Amino acid sequence: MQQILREHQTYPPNVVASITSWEVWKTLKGKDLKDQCDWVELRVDALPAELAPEQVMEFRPDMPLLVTVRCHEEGGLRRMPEEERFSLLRAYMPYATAIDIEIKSMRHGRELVMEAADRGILVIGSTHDFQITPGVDYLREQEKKARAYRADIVKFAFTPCVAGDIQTGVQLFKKPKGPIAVMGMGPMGPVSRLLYSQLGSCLVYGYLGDREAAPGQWHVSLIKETLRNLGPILR
Ligand SMILES: O=C1C[C@@](O)(C(=O)O)C[C@@H](O)[C@@H]1O
Repeated sequence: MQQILREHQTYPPNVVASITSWEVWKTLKGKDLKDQCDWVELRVDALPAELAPEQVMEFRPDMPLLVTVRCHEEGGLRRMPEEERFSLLRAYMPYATAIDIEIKSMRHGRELVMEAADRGILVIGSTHDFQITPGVDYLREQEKKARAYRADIVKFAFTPCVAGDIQTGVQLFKKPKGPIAVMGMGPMGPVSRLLYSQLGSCLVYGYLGDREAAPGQWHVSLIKETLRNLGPILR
């Protein structure tokens, strides 16, 4: 299929399998999951707190690894002080291809971001809203802020409440300043993830196992297969 793409747009996106279950993670040891996904995201906030990174990494699949310690206000499963989240991210850095840090934490975490960049680790600056779709101007401001703090990829997750909210995400593809990942959550999550993938989102998140990491995710196998049968579209 012809790839009609603009700068910073790619097709197909990398399919990211979010893992929020220690039980599922333990089944992945050394597995090659390439026919299902391109990256695995380990949600460290979802793991039992007593586990050390070396223990966890014993089960690591043979895939690029995104490490996330999500803050509670943006969907994290454990409440912890920011310093603890940063030190966990730091402890997992030797294993990471990429790390995710909330845009609102990037100023405080700027040293961490620099450290990641020095190690050649990609930085995803992210923002999540589980209730609404913020306005496009606000989301663009967030992108600007994330880029100023050196995010390589800016990720927007929000909840479309009416069909028109999907258009807010579409607008983000107008001249982004670098790669973006855009996804809806909730009942319009699945359809939005397909559309934004076709518009050039560089990542699309889904789940492995039997538990969604966010409302509106697809199972990674299903989205990978579906995207194989589709192609890029113009905004
Ligand atoms: O931030 C994201 C995206 C996500 O919230 C989603 O909507 O698929 C799932 C999370 O695991 C991940 O950290």
